[in-house]
Amino acid sequence: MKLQDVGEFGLIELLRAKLQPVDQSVVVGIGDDAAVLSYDAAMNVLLTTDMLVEGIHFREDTIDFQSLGWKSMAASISDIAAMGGIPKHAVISLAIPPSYEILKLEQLYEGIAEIGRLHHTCIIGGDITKTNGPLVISVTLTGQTEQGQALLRSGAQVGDLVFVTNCIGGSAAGLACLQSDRRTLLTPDQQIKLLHFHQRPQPQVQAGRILAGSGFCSSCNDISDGLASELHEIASASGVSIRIEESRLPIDSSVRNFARIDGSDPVNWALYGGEDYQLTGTINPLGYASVLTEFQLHGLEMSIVGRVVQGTGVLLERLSGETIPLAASGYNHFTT
Ligand SMILES: Nc1ncnc2c1ncn2[C@@H]1O[C@H](COP(=O)(O)OP(=O)(O)O)[C@@H](O)[C@H]1O
Ligand SMILES: Cc1ncc(C[n+]2csc(CCOP(=O)(O)OP(=O)(O)O)c2C)c(N)n1
Ligand SMILES: [Mg+2]
Ligand SMILES: [Mg+2]
Ligand SMILES: [Mg+2]
Repeated sequence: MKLQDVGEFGLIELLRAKLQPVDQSVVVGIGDDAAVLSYDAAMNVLLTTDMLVEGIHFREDTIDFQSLGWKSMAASISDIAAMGGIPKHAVISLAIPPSYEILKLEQLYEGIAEIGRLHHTCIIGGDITKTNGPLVISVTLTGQTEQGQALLRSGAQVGDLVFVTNCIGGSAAGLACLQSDRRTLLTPDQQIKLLHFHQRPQPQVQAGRILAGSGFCSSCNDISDGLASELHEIASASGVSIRIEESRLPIDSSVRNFARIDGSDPVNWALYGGEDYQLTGTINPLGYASVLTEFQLHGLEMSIVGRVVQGTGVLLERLSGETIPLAASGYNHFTT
């Protein structure tokens, strides 16, 4: 079956069939001119949008379509997590080359539904257009957080600790692994672990909720462009300087192992790779122990990688003890 046979409305029905029923917060979902939603008056509404473009964010040889659906939603859920929010309602727009196989789009929606189910996020509409260019996926997502509790980039204070959740550098390592002949030197389990980092990122909603609820998290950002770039955003929004230590960067042993095989620097992946969708930010030292305990109760990890100091910019203390300015580089659409 081709797109020409089912047409735009037939495709919408095929994709809709992959989604689960919505919850009672959706008064009107897919099928009218706009969705009608019901929000809690005690909460602030969050709104975020991100686009994924074939050739830029993915290629058919770097990701399968179900994982692509997962990752497209994960990127937006991660933005809500970085604000300390709960993801709620998504609209998904697709620009599709007319030759695209319907099966791939259905698999895309299976991945969207899979992560949506995990985070109780309802898909309530979208848009479809034909394009002469590559496949484009746009996800717009709402979320909610208690009034006044959203985590911002701008609150870091001198003396705060700088945290990173779980591990970083895995997505870049996974992409390098996919593109390297040397991946056969890894065990199948190690390969799967690295591919998972790249293809199935886990947005840190629970971590964001714990941080927002603690009252001690002074700033937060999700890691889409790389730790260096995200820390520069926090430093500049907060009017402070951040100092981190290379020895404290949480890098998984599978990432270090593949870096050795590949002749790459795992620290570069961690600092500049991006797409880890972990959280980084700052926390008042008084709240650190209690937040760490709550993280551990939920099977989450948090590393302290540095401190907020007076000044501007971001500094890196290398393993040698030398301290250097950390470049603001990372993934940048027009310079990468
Ligand atoms: N085309 C645009 N028009 C208006 N605002 C934009 C546009 N593109 C990005 N932004 C805004 O700029 C900020 C930084 O964007 P981005 O780096 O994509 O954030 P993130 O890494 O969290 O996805 C966000 O607040 C985003 O909403
Ligand atoms: C084929 C391929 N090449 C390169 C990358 C790496 N990559 C593409 S976009 C990107 C950064 C994240 O995307 P962006 O649109 O900047 O997300 P945002 O910061 O808006 O959340 C990275 C690391 C990839 N995922 N796939
Ligand atoms: Mg964005
Ligand atoms: Mg973000
Ligand atoms: Mg970006």
